[in-house]
Amino acid sequence: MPDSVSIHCREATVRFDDSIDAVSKVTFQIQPGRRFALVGQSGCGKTTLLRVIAGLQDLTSGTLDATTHGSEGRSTSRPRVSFVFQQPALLPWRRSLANVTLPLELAPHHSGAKPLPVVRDELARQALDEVEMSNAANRFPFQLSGGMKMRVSIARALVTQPELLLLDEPFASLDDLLRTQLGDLVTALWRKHCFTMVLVTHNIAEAILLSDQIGVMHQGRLVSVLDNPLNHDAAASNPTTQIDASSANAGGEFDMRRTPEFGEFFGVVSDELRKAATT
Ligand SMILES: Nc1ncnc2c1ncn2[C@@H]1O[C@H](COP(=O)(O)OP(=O)(O)OP(=O)(O)O)[C@@H](O)[C@H]1O
Repeated sequence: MPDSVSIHCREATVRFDDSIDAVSKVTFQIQPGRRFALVGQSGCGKTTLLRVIAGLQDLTSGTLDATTHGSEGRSTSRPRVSFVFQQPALLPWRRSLANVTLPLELAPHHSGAKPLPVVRDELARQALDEVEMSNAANRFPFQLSGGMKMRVSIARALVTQPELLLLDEPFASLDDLLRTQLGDLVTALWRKHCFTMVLVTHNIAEAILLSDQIGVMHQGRLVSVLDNPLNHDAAASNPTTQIDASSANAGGEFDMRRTPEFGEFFGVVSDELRKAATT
């Protein structure tokens, strides 16, 4: 089983310019290998909290511990973290393969030593294969569609074998079909690699499909954490075992969105967001 990370956040506060509490006394836990989605209105502090989890933003007060759980026991050294952003941010002068090798050139590989160029290329090819982009390894970003660029960006995140994957509105600029396809891809990668995942999104359906728990934020506070009944304890198992699949198979293929459970939980999250905005 690959290593993964638990997060324990206690009373975390980030104050900017001595005035705004972008994150205010936030407390939550994420178990190893679980997926946590953060939803809430624009400006409520989601990205700031994600940056805290990534170790890119210091806390004004409170604590955040990331603990790696692996075959060699528990470790509190900083976990391997990868980010996927809304913009794929590929270097235009590099082909896909060279964009994916970039993190391996900049940081030591998890084994401790920086891999040789031939090893870097091989790891990047494997990552591109995992996102079904092997055929585009030699193309430049301008030769790729938006969805393809995002796949390369995901491959670049995967290549360092992250224990913690952070996604900030990754598919917000893509159309619905692409969103669905890439959401399914991220789910498949999570099942395979068992990394812990934190997703920031404005899209409730995406939060439900890609999480085990949903944290609702408002004005810097985490106002509630909802267990996702559709995905809870679903790690490495088929979602059809979690809920009644009969109503979701109309088109022949299982689609969680067609289940009554999905509609019901969508309503619960929407109500929670509405409640938060009016209190
Ligand atoms: N570096 C900064 N300096 C000062 N204020 C900041 C800084 N970064 C964020 N803020 C403020 O903190 C608050 C939370 O911002 P944040 O980007 O975390 O919200 P968000 O929920 O991710 O918003 P969106 O959904 O629009 O991306 C906002 O009021 C923002 O203006």
